Amino acid sequence: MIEIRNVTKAYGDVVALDGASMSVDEGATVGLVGTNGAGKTTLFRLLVGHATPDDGTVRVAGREPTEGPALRERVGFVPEDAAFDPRLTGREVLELHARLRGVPGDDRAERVERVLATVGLADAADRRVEGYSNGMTQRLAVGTALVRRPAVLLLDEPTAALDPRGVEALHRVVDRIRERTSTTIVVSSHVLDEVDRLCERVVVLDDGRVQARGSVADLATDAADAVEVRLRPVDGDARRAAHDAVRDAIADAPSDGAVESRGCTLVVECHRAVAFDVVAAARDAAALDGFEVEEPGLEDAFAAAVDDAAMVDDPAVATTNGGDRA
Ligand SMILES: Nc1ncnc2c1ncn2[C@@H]1O[C@H](COP(=O)(O)OP(=O)(O)OP(=O)(O)O)[C@@H](O)[C@H]1O
Repeated sequence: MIEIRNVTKAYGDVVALDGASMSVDEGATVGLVGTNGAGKTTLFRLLVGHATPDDGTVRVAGREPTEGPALRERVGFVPEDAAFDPRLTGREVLELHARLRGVPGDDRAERVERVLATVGLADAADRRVEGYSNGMTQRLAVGTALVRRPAVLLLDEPTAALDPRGVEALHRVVDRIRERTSTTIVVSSHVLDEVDRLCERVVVLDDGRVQARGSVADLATDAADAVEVRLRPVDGDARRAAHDAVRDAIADAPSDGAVESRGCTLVVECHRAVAFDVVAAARDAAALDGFEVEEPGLEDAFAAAVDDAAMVDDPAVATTNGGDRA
């Protein structure tokens, strides 16, 4: 449904996308995760035909960004900060969008009614938008995208401005869309917990490049296996001795590890299976004031994915950087 190959996009000197590639199967719900400036919005602008790539190819539901309006017939884009004429009711907003999108008059009322139910606004349909909460406005925005029955729905940071109740209500809307339609959904977010709640798969974008992809469960499993060991050698000599010993201890570990000095502390990122060996090696080699072992959560898994460009096999979300499809 979505095929992006080796795409670059720059704004003057700023490279927003730098050889990104990914593909998404029909009906999948995929999280697009990235720090500020990672390139998420730029990617969405290409997917909805508001911009064209400088290089590489983008195909969405069989269309390309150069086809602008024809592409937008198939793609619904919900921006982070949608706003509507406050004097209209929710129903009037949806009817207007249905008319603008060419939904035939006979179908319009029923289509709008269904969408109101899907976005949880049936009871508020005849209230003016000026009285809507942020969460209701956001759900109405999703509704405006749904009236045209898009093949692909793009949600750009859909809960960024919402309180916890608004977040949960929006999440239920996404659940209903998944249950009732075969729409392919891409949700951009800073928050891995949200991606975990909504999506079975995730693409991690950083510096305009796809750094990791796979199931949220795989990323979480990676996180569960990773620990951070903090060693406090008694002095500089001890720190150097411990550093060398620890480096040797993690050299044969089942996954990559790293040793870093932070002030007087040695910080070791490693697989949990070698945490004991790391501490033992450091204590054999040097005097320590103490040590701690910490297990990172999902957010750290995301950060680790960005740092390490870790790749996880997943057939439904195939991504590469500047190379062939995985
Ligand atoms: N119109 C523009 N002109 C110049 N630079 C831009 C423009 N739009 C985006 N950029 C830059 O391109 C890079 C990617 O921006 P983009 O908005 O795609 O990232 P993002 O992941 O959506 O970030 P955020 O989460 O902050 O919205 C950033 O360095 C940004 O400053």
